[in-house]
Amino acid sequence: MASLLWGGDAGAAESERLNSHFSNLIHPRKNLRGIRSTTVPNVDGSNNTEDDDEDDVVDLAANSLLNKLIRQSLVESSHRVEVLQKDPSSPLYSVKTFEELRLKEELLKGIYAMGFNRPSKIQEMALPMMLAHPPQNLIAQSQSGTGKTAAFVLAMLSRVNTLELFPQCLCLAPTYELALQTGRVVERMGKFCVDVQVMYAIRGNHIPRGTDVTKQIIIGTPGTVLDWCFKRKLIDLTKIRVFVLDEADVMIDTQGFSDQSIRIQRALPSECQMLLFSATFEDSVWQFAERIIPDPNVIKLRKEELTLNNIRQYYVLCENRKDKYQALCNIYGGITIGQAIIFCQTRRNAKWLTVEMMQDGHQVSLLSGELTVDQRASIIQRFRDGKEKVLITTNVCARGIDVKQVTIVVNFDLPVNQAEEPDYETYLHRIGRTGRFGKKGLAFNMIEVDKLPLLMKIQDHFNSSIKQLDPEDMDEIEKIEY
Ligand SMILES: Nc1ncnc2c1ncn2[C@@H]1O[C@H](COP(=O)(O)OP(=O)(O)OP(=O)(O)O)[C@@H](O)[C@H]1O
Repeated sequence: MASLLWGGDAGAAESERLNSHFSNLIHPRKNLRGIRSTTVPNVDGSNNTEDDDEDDVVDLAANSLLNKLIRQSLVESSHRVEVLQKDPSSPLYSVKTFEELRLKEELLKGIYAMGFNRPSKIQEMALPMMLAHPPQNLIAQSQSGTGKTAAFVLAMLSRVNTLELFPQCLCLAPTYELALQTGRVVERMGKFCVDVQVMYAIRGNHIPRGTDVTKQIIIGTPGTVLDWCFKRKLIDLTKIRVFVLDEADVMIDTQGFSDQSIRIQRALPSECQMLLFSATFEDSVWQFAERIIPDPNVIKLRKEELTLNNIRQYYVLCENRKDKYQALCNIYGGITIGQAIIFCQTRRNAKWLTVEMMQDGHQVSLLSGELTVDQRASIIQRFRDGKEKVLITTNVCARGIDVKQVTIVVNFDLPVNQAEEPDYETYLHRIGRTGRFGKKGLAFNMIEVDKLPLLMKIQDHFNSSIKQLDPEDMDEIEKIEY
């Protein structure tokens, strides 16, 4: 019964296919910083990376890129945009249509060709400020997917003087891949602005010294931009009209980038428009923003709060990993399931569980930090398309990735921090839904007896009840409906 619900009676051939699919997914991740991936032999003969016993590190830049790759539409918010004006006495404009912005015809055409009908919530307030004369500086914070990139790309495209063939707009991004994503938006939105060109100041883009850079928009990472400006003299910063610092929260997370960005900013002319964007706004981001953006207007759009209100939570007491797996099978056998995400704390556990389930003929996929961002995006896409019913993952998937159709979340391991205390925030991110969009959901926690106090702490922390479930009591399990 369990295998039926989990994705069908996979025969030997199917099992082989899945196993080979699985082994294709396990290889050292490339392109991403911060992760060691030396292969070491395992006691059971399989290969694990050195990191297998460690928690998967959440890489902000990789997560941000992943979000961009899998995003399907604008993220809505029910909150009002908060605005803090540099000059509170000046009138505050907001626009409900793109026409009101009096954009160049070809730019408007580009926006409509992208399928945008009207400005997003943050764009309503940000665009009039960004396009004002004289130019105004802006610090804007809103969660990923709310339209910040589209807004500053529009500002850059509208300020380019196509008769002048030198860099006029400079955008700093934290990684090569994120710079390329922004460049794609410039290319799409500027499709009809035939005289505007974009160039990437990123590692590996070798431009001979003395080359005359004629492109008007430069997008790059701080280190390479610094090199192009000061060492190689390819960009004259005194001619820059718009300076954009994108993903400030990711930027300050990378060593050296804050200082490099500030060095670049200090060489810009005083009349240059300076814009900074961030998805989150901790004190450290704010301090950096204030150092780098003089006299800013500030726009903030609060994030929808996650809540556990719509989620029924259960726990199952288990003795060990095998026991947890058996309990999981019983639960799956007993209830009708849409799609499920199973969280493990370490890669080793996630791999083990994936292999167990595959050997039992279940159709599952594994998402963990050793995969490249492209691979992760394609796994999430397959899961969204319903090609797999179960996604097994580590903390890499806990945040930011919104898979709406998931009805069941299983904590195969409880999230804990390095002090072995409950990681409340991660628990909330794994299980919670936004109150406004949240459908009902079910969450199961597989708990080894010695971890029970941690679960009780979680229960107290959120002041929500987590009921015990007997995995042998099929009647009780079958009564769980959602
Ligand atoms: N006014 C709009 N109408 C419809 N879609 C929009 C609009 N503005 C942006 N989008 C689309 O919404 C998605 C999110 O926009 P955008 O990338 O600009 O958000 P963001 O806040 O910069 O997020 P991130 O930093 O993660 O890229 C994109 O697919 C973009 O094409």
